[in-house]
Amino acid sequence: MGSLITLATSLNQWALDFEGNLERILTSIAIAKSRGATLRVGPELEITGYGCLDHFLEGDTVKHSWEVLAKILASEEAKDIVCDIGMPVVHKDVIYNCRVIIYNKKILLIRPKMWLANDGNYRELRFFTPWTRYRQWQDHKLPKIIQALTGQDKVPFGDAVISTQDTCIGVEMCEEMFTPASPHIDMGLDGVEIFTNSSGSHHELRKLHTRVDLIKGATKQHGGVYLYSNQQGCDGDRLYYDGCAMIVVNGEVVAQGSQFSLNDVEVLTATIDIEDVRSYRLRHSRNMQAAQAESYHRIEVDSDLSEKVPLEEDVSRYRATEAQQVRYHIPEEEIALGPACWLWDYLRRSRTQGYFLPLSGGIDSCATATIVYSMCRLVVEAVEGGNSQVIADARRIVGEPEGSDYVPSDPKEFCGRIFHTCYMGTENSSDETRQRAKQLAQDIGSYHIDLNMDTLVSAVVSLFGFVTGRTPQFRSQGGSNAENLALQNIQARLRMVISYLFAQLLPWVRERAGGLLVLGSANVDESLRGYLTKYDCSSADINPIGGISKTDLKKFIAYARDAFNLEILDKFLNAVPTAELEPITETYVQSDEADMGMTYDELSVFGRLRKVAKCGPYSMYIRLTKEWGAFLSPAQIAEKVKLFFFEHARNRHKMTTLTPAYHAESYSPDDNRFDMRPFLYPSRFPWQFKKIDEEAARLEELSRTDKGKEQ
Ligand SMILES: Nc1ncnc2c1ncn2[C@@H]1O[C@H](COP(=O)(O)OP(=O)(O)OC[C@H]2O[C@@H]([n+]3cccc(C(=O)O)c3)[C@H](O)[C@@H]2O)[C@@H](O)[C@H]1O
Ligand SMILES: Nc1ncnc2c1ncn2[C@@H]1O[C@H](COP(=O)(O)OP(=O)(O)OP(=O)(O)O)[C@@H](O)[C@H]1O
Ligand SMILES: NC(=O)CC[C@H](N)C(=O)O
Repeated sequence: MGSLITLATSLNQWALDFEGNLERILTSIAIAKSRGATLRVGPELEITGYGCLDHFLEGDTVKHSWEVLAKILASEEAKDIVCDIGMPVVHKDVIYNCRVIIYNKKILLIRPKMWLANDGNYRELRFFTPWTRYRQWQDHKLPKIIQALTGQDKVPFGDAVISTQDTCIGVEMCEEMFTPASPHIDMGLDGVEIFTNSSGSHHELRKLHTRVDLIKGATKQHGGVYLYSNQQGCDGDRLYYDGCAMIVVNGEVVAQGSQFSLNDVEVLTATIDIEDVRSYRLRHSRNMQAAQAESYHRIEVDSDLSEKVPLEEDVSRYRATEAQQVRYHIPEEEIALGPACWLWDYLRRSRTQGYFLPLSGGIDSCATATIVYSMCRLVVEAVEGGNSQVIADARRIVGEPEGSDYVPSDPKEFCGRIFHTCYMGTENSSDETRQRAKQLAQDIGSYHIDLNMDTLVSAVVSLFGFVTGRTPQFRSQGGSNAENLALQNIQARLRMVISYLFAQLLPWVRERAGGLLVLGSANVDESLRGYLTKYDCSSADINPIGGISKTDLKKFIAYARDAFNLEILDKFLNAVPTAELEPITETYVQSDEADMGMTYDELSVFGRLRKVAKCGPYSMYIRLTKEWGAFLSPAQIAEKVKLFFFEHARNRHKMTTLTPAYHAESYSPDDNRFDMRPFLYPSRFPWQFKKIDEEAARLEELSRTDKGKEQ
């Protein structure tokens, strides 16, 4: 038995970009061949892009997929290499999410996905039907364009495996690995030695550990080679698919791709000796189970995947790749890289000329600005690495003329071309926030504007007074709560209007064409609590930090201070978060946590219990009496839980218009895709809160009796 060179890829596909997707698939196959690989695995639904959503229900999407597959089958690149390609296929009028395994202008097998992803952001059951015929297959009649090319009329469609002259390959698709009874278990017992996994798996902070544990676990227990391939990049919505292709042998990682990158095509190769799998499997208990395993239909291919090692050649080329440690980014790095890559894809694919950010001198917009700066650093790094696509995109974005030799070589310089920040002060703004914003802009190189907008605010308030005959006052000047809020909200909302005006016209001011995208900076906790003005600067085009908690953002800023050498970030870390919308008096300075009636850390706890642990008010209360019981009384915990649910429910309507944000957190309240809830709640929850009060009273009583006994 010789060695086998095999390969998994990360491709930056884009939903419905058939042209670009084809180009990237062919490039990956060409690289595979140039490295001597005999098996190439690509990401889930790579021909269409994973995130087509309801477009999967359109006949065109399937038709164009066959057209692209025809190009791949006919290509020089796909000769003499087994390719595992992802696309939707309609079989007997039912749409399936499939892998199409091809070899030398023939389709060997179409394998439909059996266990579909339908949690959180995933809605596969909306577009696809799972193939539930375990170990069964049927004939699939091919479209005419494929018949003409392959000479095949029908091909096997279903749950079967591929048997080459020297080994056996089985397909597992993304979510199938996440299920307790994954197909690799039965396939492995039936002698499948190589498993391919094609994924469309998106980034969430700290999620990679779960994925890697599953990938390693798949072959740790009963041996095998696991080829994990994933999409990478923003393919058209809130998700960032975080690549990290992997090749694993007997539970050990032998190759790992990048998790975040600006490369459109990344290929990962490793040399494997299948004998290592066979010897690993020689264990009696495993083999007793294997001997009883039910058989899969095998599709025979008259070909070897491995090469015999020629005596006269340099044998090092055929030596099995050694195991290596898995590399994980710390969450702070994940924030620096994931949203930055997403912003880059969004910018180049939207064909706009840059970003505009209202920069307040507070931590949230500071984090957004730092992420844009991180994007500029990644662009320069990619350029230094010779990435010609990034160079071409950068030239187009900054508006360099045809034939220009401009190359971004300094993140600050590039930032100055594409990133615009604006401080919009009022009489309630402090010099500290204004200076912090200015200094940060200077240090990252953004094109910064510092303006005052009091005339605008007073013009609107005067108009209101003129029409109604009443002039609202701040609370500190004797105004009611309604007046106080309205006076804050008008400042916040005007900032949104100014932002869009400047975003549209700043390129014109700078004698360039096009417009800018407005960035928002509301974090996940503010959204959860509803601590934001509807249609203020939180209503932007996109928001890179909308799925990130305040606690993680602070850690990120501390990390970026050192990693990006931005000392100014220290000042942001030490500042008290404040909206600066109310007048500062001798006895009053507005502060977020005081305004909200809860801390950001508490909000993270509420958020996780509500979404991840699926707690309603009562069960959240019970959980927290155990977690916080040592330092808070049952009645205090009850008040906190009730206040959280009241504010969350009362403000839930704000989530319906929340700016699309990078998905990063398992407790995100994003109403559009991830966290589906009503937006008109009985926000005083009379039944639920009564149950909490009864339980709190019982616990208080219990604690009084216990204390009495002690005395
Ligand atoms: N059930 C419902 N369904 C649909 N829409 C509903 C609604 N209830 C109210 N609304 C609408 O929403 C409006 C109320 O929302 P909105 O205008 O935003 O106003 P509102 O939520 O009352 O006030 C803004 C909140 O954000 C806080 N704030 C202000 C400024 C800055 C910051 C910061 O982040 O630092 C925080 C402020 O303390 C306050 O809690 C109503 O006037 C109405 O138009
Ligand atoms: N003085 C200002 N100049 C420019 N933009 C501002 C200003 N004040 C607020 N904004 C914008 O409005 C957004 C929401 O304002 P808010 O006061 O709620 O801040 P925040 O969500 O706590 O964020 P930050 O920490 O950036 O202040 C800010 O993130 C910022 O983009
Ligand atoms: N496309 C899929 O099947 C992905 C589902 C899987 N649970 C993930 O998050 O990676």
